[in-house]
This record gives sequence, structure tokens and C-alpha cells, in this order.
Amino acid sequence: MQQISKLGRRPPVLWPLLKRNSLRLVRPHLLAFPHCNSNLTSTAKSAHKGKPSPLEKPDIVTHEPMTELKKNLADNKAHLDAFKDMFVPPSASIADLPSLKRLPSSNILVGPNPVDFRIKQSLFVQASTRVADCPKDGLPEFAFVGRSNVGKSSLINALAQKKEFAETSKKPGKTQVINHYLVNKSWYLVDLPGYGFANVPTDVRSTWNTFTKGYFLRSDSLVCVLLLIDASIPPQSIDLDCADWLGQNKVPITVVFTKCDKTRKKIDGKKLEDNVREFLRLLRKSYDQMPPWIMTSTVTNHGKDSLLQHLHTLRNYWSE
Ligand SMILES: Nc1nc2c(ncn2[C@@H]2O[C@H](COP(=O)(O)OP(=O)(O)OP(=O)(O)O)[C@@H](O)[C@H]2O)c(=O)[nH]1
Ligand SMILES: [Mg+2]
Repeated sequence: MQQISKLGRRPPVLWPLLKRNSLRLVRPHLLAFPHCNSNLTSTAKSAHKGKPSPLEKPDIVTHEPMTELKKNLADNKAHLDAFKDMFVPPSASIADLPSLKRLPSSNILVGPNPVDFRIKQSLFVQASTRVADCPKDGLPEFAFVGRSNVGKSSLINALAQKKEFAETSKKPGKTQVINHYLVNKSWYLVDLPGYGFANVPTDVRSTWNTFTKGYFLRSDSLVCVLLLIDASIPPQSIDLDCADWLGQNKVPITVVFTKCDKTRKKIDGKKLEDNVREFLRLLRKSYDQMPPWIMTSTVTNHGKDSLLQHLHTLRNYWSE
């Protein structure tokens, strides 16, 4: 069921994750879930009965067990619908569902037990100009991709709590190589060149295509691509195309909305929440199953710990 792509051109599921050393399909328990296309807003509302969805109130913390689900789960199968656009941790079983918690301003559910997800040590390892030169030690990698200026390097700095770790700039196109940052001596954050800045010469554009896309396809240790989307502007087709390409190539993604502090800015009468909702609606058309998504800001640090917690879940699962 999960592998059928729509209209023969849309990507199938980006999730399940690729596990280390194998291209196995996992999460068989999710086959029990209804396959549906309804948009996230209604899902979020049903999962938070009576409470505003995180999209309506992005700063409200909804980090709590879903008690109403617990109450109803046993005798009401329809209640499983509440999970249909949520990201359930890949190792969770149906029995675990009632105890899962939803990370704020996201569709990501995590286990109830506290985990130590913090970055204690980070180190710049190398800048590679060719995919063949990237580290080959087999440690899990999370790659940051998105349009130039979306905030990839800033987010890496925020996660690592180092101001000048990855170079940032107001001018698009700052990062032009593949930068590997080793975290806690056990996994990598990977900063990639951005795509899509204006006036870019065609040869630079095709370099992005072969260089960065080559990295996605050839890295055996890539756990997940963090696709960064600027929430302060309306959905851009180049971002949706990138999501489609990653999906078609079965690269798992997590959509990370950036600049979510820009709540006052309006473009074409649209606010940040409208942009996020619309992007998710368009993304949902492409994906059989909603990829995990989360809203962040490096100005307020909103979503930082939640994102680290999510990466911790994925890393553990990948390494099992
Ligand atoms: N308001 C706000 N600005 C941000 C945020 N994140 C990044 N920025 C700003 O956006 C600009 C671009 O940030 P970078 O981190 O250099 O962007 P990048 O995606 O790495 O860009 P390239 O390396 O060119 O691909 C900088 O001026 C940052 O200060 C955020 O969460 N909120
Ligand atoms: Mg950068």
C-alpha cells in the first residue's frame, strides 16, 4: 500500500526510513492505518480536540500525552484517524501510541521517556568539494538542504550552540561545499550549498544538481534530509520540486520551517501560519504519507530542542 505513487509521477512514501545496510521497508504496523488525503489542519484539530492546533498558535507548547486518545483507542478504531498525518516514531508499536507525546508546532510524536538528545560537543571536520571526499566512517548523517538564505547554516549554529560554527550571510550562496560537523563524536550535521538564488549562472546551477544530488544518492550514512522552508514567504515551487525529487528518489525528509519568529510579516496578505498550512497542503498532494515537519526559529530558539529530540529518535532507529 505504501509504495503506490499517485498518478504515476508523485513520490511514494519518503518514510519508512532507510535502515543502515539495508533498504528494508519498516513500520509494518502503520499498514493498519487508513490511507487518506485529508489535510493536516483537520487532523491536527482532531488530535487536539477543543485546543488550538499548533499551527494556529505556533508558540503554544502541546507537549503532553494524548489522554483522550488513550481513553478511546481500545474501543474506537476510527480514533486512529487522529494519527493519520502525524509522524509516529518508526520503532513504536500500536500499543505505544497512547503514550506518545506531540512535539510543539510539529506533527512529530515522540516516546514518553526522557532522552538525552543535547549536543555536548561539536567539531567542524571537513569541507568537501566532491562527494567522493566526504567522510566514510559510516556515522549517521543529517543533511540540511533548502534555498539559499533559508537559514541552513544558522540552524546548524543554533543546534550546536556555536555562533560562528557554520558561516552565515545575508547574501545568498555563502555555503558552496559540503561541510561535515561531527556531533558528540557519533553523528554528523551536514551543511549543503543552497539552491535557487537569483541570477545564478547555469553552470553553477548544474553543479548544484550533480554535486548535491549526487551526495543524496551516494551517501550510505544519510539518515534523513532536513528540507528547510522559509515560513515567512508563500510556498515556492522550487521547494516543492525539491521535496518531490527527494521523494521520487526515496530519500527520507523532515520538513523544517525556518524564520518562524517573523509572525508580523505579511506577504500578499498571508501570514506565516497561512504559508505553513499552504505548504503542507501542497506537500500532502505529493506524498502518500505526510513526512515529519516542525516549525523553528534561530532567533527565539523555538523548535530547537524538539528538532534535536526528533533527530535522536531517527538516529537510534537507524542504528538499531
Ligand atoms: N528572522 C530570522 N532570520 C534568520 C533565521 N535563520 C536565519 N536567518 C537569517 O537568514 C540569513 C541567511 O542565513 P544562513 O544561515 O546564512 O542561510 P543559508 O541557508 O545557510 O544560506 P546559503 O549558505 O547561502 O545557502 C541570515 O541573515 C540569517 O541571520 C531565523 O530563524 N529567523
Ligand atoms: Mg549556508
